[in-house]
Amino acid sequence: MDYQKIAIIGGGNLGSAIAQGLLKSGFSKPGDITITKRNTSTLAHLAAQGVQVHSDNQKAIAESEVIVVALKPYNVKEILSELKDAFNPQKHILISVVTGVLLHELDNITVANLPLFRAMPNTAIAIQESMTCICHQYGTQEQVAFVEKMFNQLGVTVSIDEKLMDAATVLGACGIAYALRFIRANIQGGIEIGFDARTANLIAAQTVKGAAELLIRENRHPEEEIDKVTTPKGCTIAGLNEMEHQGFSSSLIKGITASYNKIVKG
Ligand SMILES: NC(=O)C1=CN([C@@H]2O[C@H](COP(=O)(O)OP(=O)(O)OC[C@H]3O[C@@H](n4cnc5c(N)ncnc54)[C@H](O)[C@@H]3O)[C@@H](O)[C@H]2O)C=CC1
Ligand SMILES: O=C(O)[C@@H]1CCC=N1
Repeated sequence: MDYQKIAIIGGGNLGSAIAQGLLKSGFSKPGDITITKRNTSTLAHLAAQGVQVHSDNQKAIAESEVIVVALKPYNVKEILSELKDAFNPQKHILISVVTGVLLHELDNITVANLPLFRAMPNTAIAIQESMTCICHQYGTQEQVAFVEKMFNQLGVTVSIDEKLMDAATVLGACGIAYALRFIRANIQGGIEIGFDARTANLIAAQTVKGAAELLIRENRHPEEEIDKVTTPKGCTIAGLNEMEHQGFSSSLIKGITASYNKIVKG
């Protein structure tokens, strides 16, 4: 089966980031990607690269094999129900990146036996650095391999049970925002102790990147690396302990559970 042509239904933040990642990685040629949006003016940069940009979802699905649904959770059911007849289970695979909409719900609003995937990437997909969690229903081995290959071009993937998809949304997708807020706080502190904003930004971002790479490349636990930095009676432990007295880890854990509860309880 040929999975060359990719339609992205919903060209917002995530949809357009996926298109950019597919182009940057060389996984797709511009002419093989279609991206739809009601008002296409924000997608001019993709159209300029040769991506097909328009508002006709029926046409986008008819001309593609892989359908990536990047719509908001509150209108995905209505929009997909209207497109139900456009799907062909022998031709299409559908990949939903929509938060909180279950495989069986997608099954109910599309056609029977349509291979269905849920993928939870993050916005770093635009630069091929996403963490993407994937689960599926009715996918053949070949289709699963294709979806993993596609997202592996765009970062790192892990297959999970669907019951962990909400947790994946919080840790992986919301996690980009948590990490950026952490970096922003470092920049604010860095300016207070003497750096200009641009230099503080570089130092804070590269330092977080280095810390993450120590865990990813060396497969280490964070505390093992923290021990190497904390000189007895030194400045690191003084700062870390003050952060903990102010509720640093606790506030992050509470924030993560608040995000999770927002998805599961509304
Ligand atoms: N932004 C993020 O970091 C992440 C978002 N998600 C999920 O991805 C989905 C999209 O999120 P965002 O891109 O942030 O939202 P967004 O609001 O930026 O994108 C949704 C897009 O769909 C378009 N749209 C609405 N009706 C349409 C129609 N009938 N046909 C075609 N396009 C239509 C809207 O104009 C909008 O541009 C959501 O379900 C979100 O939960 C998942 C992981 C990360
Ligand atoms: O904030 C949200 O609801 C979406 C889901 C994950 C990232 N953005």
